[in-house]
Amino acid sequence: MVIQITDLTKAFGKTTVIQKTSLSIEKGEIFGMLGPSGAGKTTLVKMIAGIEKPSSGEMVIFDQKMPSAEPIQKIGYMAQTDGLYHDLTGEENLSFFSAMYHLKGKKRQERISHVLSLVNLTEHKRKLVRNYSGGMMRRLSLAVALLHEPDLIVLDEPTVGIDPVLRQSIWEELYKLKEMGMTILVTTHVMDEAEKCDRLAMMREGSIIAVGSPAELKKETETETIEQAFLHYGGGVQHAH
Ligand SMILES: Nc1ncnc2c1ncn2[C@@H]1O[C@H](COP(=O)(O)OP(=O)(O)OP(=O)(O)O)[C@@H](O)[C@H]1O
Repeated sequence: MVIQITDLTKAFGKTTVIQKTSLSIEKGEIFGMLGPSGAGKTTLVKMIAGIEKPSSGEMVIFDQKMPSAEPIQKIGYMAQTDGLYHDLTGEENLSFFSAMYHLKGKKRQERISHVLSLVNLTEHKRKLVRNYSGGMMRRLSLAVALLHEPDLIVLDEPTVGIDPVLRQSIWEELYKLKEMGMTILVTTHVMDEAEKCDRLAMMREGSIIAVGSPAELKKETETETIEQAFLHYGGGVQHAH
């Protein structure tokens, strides 16, 4: 098991945004967190990525009880808003973040070339990021999250605001990473993306209301689409933009 969460809660002041939540995620899964805006997806994945501290409950990642420094080094996190430097080139951004991960010399060069090719940005590496398209910026953010060879990658709405063709290319990257043995946790409120996950947690108002493969969730609710299944469980709906 890569992630094991038991009775986790999160409150900001008096408002509880994650109700007692338990969840297990296995190695090599593409696990999706689906839910309407404000359901708590970002808060939950931020706790897993070690960015937000739980209010109560237990979290074990790579067999280590959190908080702990060791599992954090095995996690790559891609936030909703990118942390890229727009006045630097793609390659310079990767160099900057490599230094943060303490990657040096030949290893640094190798990792930068590898992640650039993984996200198909090699031929654009010398362009300033401010001249990148939205999709290229998302792909560069993904490359940054992959630099230090994480075993778990946490992606918060990696394809938001991206056209269907580029969305498809990001999903192809994710499948490649899964093949390489990586565990992938991804948030989305786009139904057709949810279909692409091995398993899904449907979230609503700070709670997980159902967990299963897309096929299981549809079978259980006797529905034909994830959107209908979500409605069946009492979730809200948002359409792809
Ligand atoms: N730092 C914070 N302080 C106070 N409330 C917060 C904070 N961060 C998030 N919240 C609240 O927690 C709830 C869940 O927010 P969260 O961002 O986790 O939802 P989400 O499902 O990721 O939504 P979206 O799809 O819009 O990203 C919201 O009501 C939000 O206002």
